[in-house]
Amino acid sequence: MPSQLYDFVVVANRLPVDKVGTTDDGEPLYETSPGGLVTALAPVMRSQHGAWVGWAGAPDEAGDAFDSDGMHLVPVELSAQEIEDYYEGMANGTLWPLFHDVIAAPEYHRHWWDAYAKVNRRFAEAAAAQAAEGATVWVQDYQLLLVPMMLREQRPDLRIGFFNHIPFPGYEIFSQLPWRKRVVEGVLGADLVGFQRRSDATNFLRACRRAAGATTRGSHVHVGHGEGRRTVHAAPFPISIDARGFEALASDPAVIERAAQVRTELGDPDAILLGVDRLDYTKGIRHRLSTFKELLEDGALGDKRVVLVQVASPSRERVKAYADLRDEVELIVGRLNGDHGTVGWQPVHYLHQSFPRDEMAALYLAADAMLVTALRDGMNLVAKEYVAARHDDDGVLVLSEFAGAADELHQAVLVNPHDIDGTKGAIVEALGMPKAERRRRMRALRRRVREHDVERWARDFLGALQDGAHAHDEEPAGQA
Ligand SMILES: O=P(O)(O)OC[C@H]1O[C@H](O[C@H]2O[C@H](CO)[C@@H](O)[C@H](O)[C@H]2O)[C@H](O)[C@@H](O)[C@@H]1O
Ligand SMILES: O=c1ccn([C@@H]2O[C@H](COP(=O)(O)OP(=O)(O)O)[C@@H](O)[C@H]2O)c(=O)[nH]1
Repeated sequence: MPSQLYDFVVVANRLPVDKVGTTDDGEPLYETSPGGLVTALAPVMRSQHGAWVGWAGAPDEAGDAFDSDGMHLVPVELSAQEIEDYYEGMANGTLWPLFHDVIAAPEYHRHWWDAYAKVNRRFAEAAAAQAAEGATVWVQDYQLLLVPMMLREQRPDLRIGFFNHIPFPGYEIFSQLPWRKRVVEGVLGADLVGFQRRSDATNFLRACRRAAGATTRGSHVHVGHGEGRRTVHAAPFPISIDARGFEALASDPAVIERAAQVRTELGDPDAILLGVDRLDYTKGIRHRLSTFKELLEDGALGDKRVVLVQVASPSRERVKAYADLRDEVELIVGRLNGDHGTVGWQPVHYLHQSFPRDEMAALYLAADAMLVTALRDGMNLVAKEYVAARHDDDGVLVLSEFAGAADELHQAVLVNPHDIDGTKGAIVEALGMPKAERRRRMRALRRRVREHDVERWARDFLGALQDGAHAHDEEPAGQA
């Protein structure tokens, strides 16, 4: 039994830090974990003084709870085999591609599912052990779809929220999942289920009717019978960033100076295009490179010297689709630079690395246009960070309509990344956009991100959870 119980507990697959080794003195060495979930939740957790239950990113790391950067962190142990079957297998070989519209083929393996259910139970037990009577527990993302119901069975006193960071697919796709009923029932253990986009919530409500035979009315799902009858609310709560914090970071003179230095180091090009993604097939990196290659070959950029800086941070490297993607991307980059570079000049600067936040801010400030061309993406916080960083009201965001951010960032140049000609046109438009137009759009984008920051996201979600999951708005009763 832990010495202290918490009124607020977050449960996520990852802790905000990964254990990457030990110092010479035998002290554990931590690094910030990758991805937008951690970026978004860390500031929320610092302000809530709760406990964060998650995996420390390495095999067989049990360890005691510890405090880091104002957060109380509770590690959940995963064996090497569990990482293979639960994280790399069921989470990232089945659910991730399935929920991202089968961009890669999902695999269905019963032993992956068994490991997933077993690990979800461990997370539920760890969270239950931290939660005080009547506490709020906020479960995060597709790795833990069964945790809400497992928690409710153990601790009916808790108020349980679930937030899905990735898209929820249409039923025609979701219904492929052999365990679709158990997944829907698992999520329905929550009182409130949050999604990035309205369409995700609508798809989930349909899955509740079709896979679990539940009745829905507007955004409410009725579950259980008799005294066990409950109502679950499913609604959009688009996630965001610490916009003011990011703007302050980008306003730091050292960051501004670094942005200028980046430009010089790149050979003072006429324009810098920037892509920042985990190296993931959902992010449309191959499509982006093909588009840029055609622009160079067509001469559509005129005599402008344009470079593309592509940060592709390492991700899920032991999953085959990710290892294959790396090979493909690196082949394309090598060919492109080979065909179009000159001595001392490379059109693509490819960085297979993870950068700290200040370097990210400097890159955003240096980029004339930010290319977010995901084929499917829950939100894409990079798009919001670019906007928040541009205190100079300059720069153009080229944004895929398939990223959740497109529902909010209307003044971006929106593209369908599958449409290579359309995306080429959008990049040419971005690079030729008059300054007044760039300024008008960026100011509107910045206002949106500042007013809808991560604090508001958490406040809206947790407020709705406390209010008994009342509806934001009502839709007509749904039919299966
Ligand atoms: O933990 P990993 O397997 O290394 O992956 C990193 C995270 O990737 C995904 O991020 C999502 O959440 C973001 C914030 O809501 C959102 O902007 C983005 O569109 C999503 O893809 C994943 O959902 C997280 O669970 C991972 O931690
Ligand atoms: O080298 C890098 C690459 C990315 N990021 C951060 O990783 C997050 C990516 O979140 P996003 O929602 O765009 O995508 P995800 O990786 O979660 O799918 C953003 O906060 C980026 O600033 C970073 O800190 N360093």
